[in-house]
Amino acid sequence: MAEDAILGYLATHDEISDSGIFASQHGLQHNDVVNVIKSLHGFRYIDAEDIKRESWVLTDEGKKYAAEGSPEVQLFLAVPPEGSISKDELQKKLDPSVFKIGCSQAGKNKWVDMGKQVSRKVQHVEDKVKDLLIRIQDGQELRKEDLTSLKARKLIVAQTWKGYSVRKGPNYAPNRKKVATDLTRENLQKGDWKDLEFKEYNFNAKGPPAEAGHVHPLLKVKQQFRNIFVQMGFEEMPTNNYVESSFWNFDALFQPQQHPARDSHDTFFLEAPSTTKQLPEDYVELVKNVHKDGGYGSRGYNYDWKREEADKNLLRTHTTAVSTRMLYALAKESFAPKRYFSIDRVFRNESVDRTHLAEFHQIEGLVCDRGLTLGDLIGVLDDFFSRLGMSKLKFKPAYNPYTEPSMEIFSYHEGLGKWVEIGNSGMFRPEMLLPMGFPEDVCVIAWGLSLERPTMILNGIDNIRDLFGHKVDLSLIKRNPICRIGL
Ligand SMILES: N[C@@H](Cc1ccccc1)C(=O)O
Repeated sequence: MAEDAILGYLATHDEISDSGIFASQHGLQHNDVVNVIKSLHGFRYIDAEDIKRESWVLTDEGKKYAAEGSPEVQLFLAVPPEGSISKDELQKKLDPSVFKIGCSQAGKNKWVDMGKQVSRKVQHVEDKVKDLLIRIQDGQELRKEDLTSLKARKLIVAQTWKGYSVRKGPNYAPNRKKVATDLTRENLQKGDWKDLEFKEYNFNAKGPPAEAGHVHPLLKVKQQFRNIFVQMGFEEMPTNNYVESSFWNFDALFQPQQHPARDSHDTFFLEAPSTTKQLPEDYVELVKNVHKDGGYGSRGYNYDWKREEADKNLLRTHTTAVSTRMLYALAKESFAPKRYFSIDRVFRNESVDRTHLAEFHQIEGLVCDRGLTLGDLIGVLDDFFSRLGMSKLKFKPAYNPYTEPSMEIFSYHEGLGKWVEIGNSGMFRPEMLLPMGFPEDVCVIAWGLSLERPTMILNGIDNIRDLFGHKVDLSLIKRNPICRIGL
C-alpha cells in the first residue's frame, strides 16, 4: 500500500519533501513508509535523503502536570481564599513533591505569602504551565522562552524525528517488478527463467533468533547415563573408531569365525580398505590357539582359524570391541581393579523398522577385579538400573560367545504393564581374558544396552526414526531445553 502510494505519487510529482507529512496525508503509518523507502532505495527505484527535526515530548512529570495541573496551582488552590492556613496543615493536603515544588514556584510568582501561616496574595491565577504542556502534547509550536523554562524544570525533552525526502531513482518505475526468490520446476519447464529477474542474496540478513538452546534427547539421556556411571566411580573409555577389525570386534572375544553374527547379513564389512594393517602378532597367535585348540582349561572350538577372517575390516557391531581393546591394554599393566564405561555408536546390517536402525548407540559398563561373582554382577546392575528409576529387574540365562554365565536383563515397564528386555550382561570368559595376560583370579563383569531404547521410553517415542536419522522429529529437540542437560 505504502509502496504504491510512493511510486504512484512520484509518477506525477518531482518530490516527496517530507515522509512524515506524506504519511499523514495518505493515512499511512510513518514506520511503514520508512520501511518501503529503504527497500525501494536499495533497488534504486528512488533516491532518498535523510531529514531530521527536533520535536518536544513531555516527560513523565510533565504528563502528570498536564493532567492534574502544575504544583504551584495545586498549592494555590489549597490555600483558602480568605484568611490563612498553617504551613503544616497545607503540607498534609498535598503530595510531598507537589508541596515542595509548589511552595517555591508559587512563592516566586508572588501568588502566596509564605511564612508559618500561608495566605493568598492574589485572588485568581492561571495555570500557564499546564496550558503550555497541553499545547506541546497537541504538537503546537511554542515560544522559545517557554520551551526553555519547561526544559529547565525537566517537564519536556527534545526528541529527534527522522524521516526522508524522496525523488525518482535511476531504476524508477511506477510499479516494482516482482523479483523471483526461487528457481522453480515450473520456471525450468516453461522456460520463463530466462526473463526472470532474481532477487540478490542478502548476506547481511540475520536469521530468526533462536528462542533458546536445545539439546537432542539422545544427548541428554547420554549425559544422564554418564552422570550415573561417574557417580558409581566409573571412568569413560576412549571410544576409538567406528571402523574396527574383525579381530578386535569378534576374535579377541572368543567369537568363532563361523558365528552367524560374522556374516555379511548381520555385519557391514568394508570394501576399502578391506583389511586391517596392524594387529599385535603375539596376542593374535594366542587368540588363534585358544580358538583352535583351547588352553587355560578350555577345549577350544577345534576349527581351522583363518587370519584372513580376523583381518577383515568392519563397522563395529558392539561397544564390547571398545572394552576388549581397553582390557588388553589394562592386562599389560600390573593389575589394579577398574570400572569403565563407554557410550558410542555401533552398526548392524538390520532391516530398518519402527524399533530398529542400522546404526545406534550402545552403553557399556565393566568392572574388573579379583574374585568377582555373579552376585556382584547382579548387585551392580541392580544399583545401576535403580538409579535410572528401574528397580524391578529380572534376569534370564542367555548365551554370548564371550560371557559365561550370561544374562538378559528385563525391567518391568509400568506404562506397558509388561517386562521388557533392557540389556545383556555376563562375566567375560577365561578364553577371552587369559590370552590377554590377566592373572587367573581376575574376573570381569560387563553389561551393555542400547541408548535409544530408554530414550524412547522416557520421551514416549514409538518410532525410532523420530529420534535418530534424517527423519528426526525436530520439535522433539525443541522440547528438550539445553539447561536440563545437567552438564
Ligand atoms: N555386546 C552385547 C552386550 C554385552 C556387553 C557386555 C557383556 C555382555 C553382553 C550386545 O551387543 O548385546
